[in-house]
Amino acid sequence: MKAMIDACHGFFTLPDEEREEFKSSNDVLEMFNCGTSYNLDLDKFLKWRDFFNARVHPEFYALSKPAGVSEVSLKFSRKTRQVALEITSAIAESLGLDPSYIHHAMNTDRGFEILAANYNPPCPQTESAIGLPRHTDSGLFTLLIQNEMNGLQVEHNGKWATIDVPPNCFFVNLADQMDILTNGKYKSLIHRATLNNKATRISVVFSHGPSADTVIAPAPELLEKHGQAPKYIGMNYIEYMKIQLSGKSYQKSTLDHMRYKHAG
Ligand SMILES: O=C(O)CCC(=O)C(=O)O
Ligand SMILES: [Fe+2]
Repeated sequence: MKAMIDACHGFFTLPDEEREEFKSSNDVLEMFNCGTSYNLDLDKFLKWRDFFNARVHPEFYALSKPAGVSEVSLKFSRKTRQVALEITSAIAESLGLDPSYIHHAMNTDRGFEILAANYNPPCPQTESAIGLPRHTDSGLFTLLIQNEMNGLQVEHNGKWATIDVPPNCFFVNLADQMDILTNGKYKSLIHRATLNNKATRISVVFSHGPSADTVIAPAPELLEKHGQAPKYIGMNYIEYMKIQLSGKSYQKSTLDHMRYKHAG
């Protein structure tokens, strides 16, 4: 984990013109991208953040600078994927389903996985800027690690709670597709990243998702078992990510677009 954070630090401290090489369009299927904003076209207030992201599964892409970043990203992504697959089985079991249920339903053998990193230098005006505004993640869940600086906050009972993520630990953040699949039982977490004025914060996130072509809808087995009506319409994962990136759901959850009107 430390090697991954160090590699990210190396990337973010490269000269601007070297990082520019990895800049690409804001398209879901780009192999990688980097920049200084959350939604390049839609940002309305001061964001104090550099980022990069790379698709690491089913095909593996990585930044090629600085030296070693690609190897570290590959090792980190492989190992983190194993953890994600085990968590996926455990969630299925916790719902009374076969441990392989979610793997099959979400085609995780071809799961769409992204490795991303956020870099927030110390900020002189922490009240008027943000690392990342309020959002939910789009996959099944996200695994997050960080350097020694806290900054992640989750919305709980209408208030922001700061999350302490100790070194060498993953914070597991449930995301939209798990909410849809479980018909709201495993709720997608609303979160944001705040800034500090003392030291640089680096977070690395691994988004574990269904395959790009999977249509995700509430699991029929769960609806039947609990006698529930589906709360969400079904949608193909790539379409979902496009809505998320398009900014239609800016500062809101893309999930709201998927909710049946009758559903609570
Ligand atoms: O930096 C953080 O703690 C949050 C990052 C995050 O939410 C994201 O990249 O989606
Ligand atoms: Fe997030």
